Amino acid sequence: MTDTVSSPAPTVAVEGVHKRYETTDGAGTTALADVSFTIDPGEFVTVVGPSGCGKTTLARLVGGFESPTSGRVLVDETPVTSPAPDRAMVFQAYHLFPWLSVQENVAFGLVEQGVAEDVRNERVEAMLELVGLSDRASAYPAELSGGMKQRVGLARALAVDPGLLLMDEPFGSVDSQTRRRLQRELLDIWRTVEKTVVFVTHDIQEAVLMSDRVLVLTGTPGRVRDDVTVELPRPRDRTDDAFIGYVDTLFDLVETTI
Ligand SMILES: Nc1ncnc2c1ncn2[C@@H]1O[C@H](COP(=O)(O)OP(=O)(O)OP(=O)(O)O)[C@@H](O)[C@H]1O
Repeated sequence: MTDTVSSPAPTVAVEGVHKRYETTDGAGTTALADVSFTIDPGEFVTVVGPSGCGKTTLARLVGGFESPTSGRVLVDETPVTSPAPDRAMVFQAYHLFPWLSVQENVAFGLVEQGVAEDVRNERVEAMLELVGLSDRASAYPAELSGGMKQRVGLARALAVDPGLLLMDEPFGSVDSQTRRRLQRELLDIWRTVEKTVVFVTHDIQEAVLMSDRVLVLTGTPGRVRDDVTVELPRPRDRTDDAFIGYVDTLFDLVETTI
């Protein structure tokens, strides 16, 4: 049995990545073409772009759930070849284990890593407190609201203390009130625990609210159309003229990439 392993926030480098999927009709799809960018340790980078431009593919490549057809992805200068505990992914569709309670879901990665039970329990408790679900520890996913399920997914990802957090439309399945609350909570958590974040969203306002930088991908195949640094102090005000200016600029960029 071991203690938990804390991973420092890493650098990410995506170098000349092409990704081609074979399809059943034999035609194949090029999801990404010549994609290159770097992310500094602790940076919050959001990927936006039209539907099908390869946002999910890009997050999965950085996570090691897919391999590039050519080019490479480096995390702290080491090529990514498979998933690893220092990179955790949070999905839109929760992906919770329905037969496990909230605390068992959050503990899952720690059990896999062979973390000692007392350390594990302490960590799970801390994560549930962080996402405001201490009172639902013994509930099962079916008994939770969408927002609560999403917070369990976030707690599970954070429990293993990954340096890199990959979030694919994490708030896409919840109502707009809950979405706003989760956005605030994620920013609070990100300020508390230093992580490099790759965040995929369709929501331009969300991208401006959350990110240090926004990568805009073009339509299929996805290429990096622009890399916009959001130079606004946090917490950000959606009604602020400068905020609205960023939203308008990004809208125009996404619209002209379709
Ligand atoms: N496993 C797969 N096999 C074949 N083609 C795939 C596969 N996964 C994705 N694709 C194709 O790759 C392209 C990019 O898909 P991806 O899901 O990465 O885009 P996206 O930008 O995340 O889309 P959306 O915004 O609609 O979620 C699409 O044309 C999609 O059909």
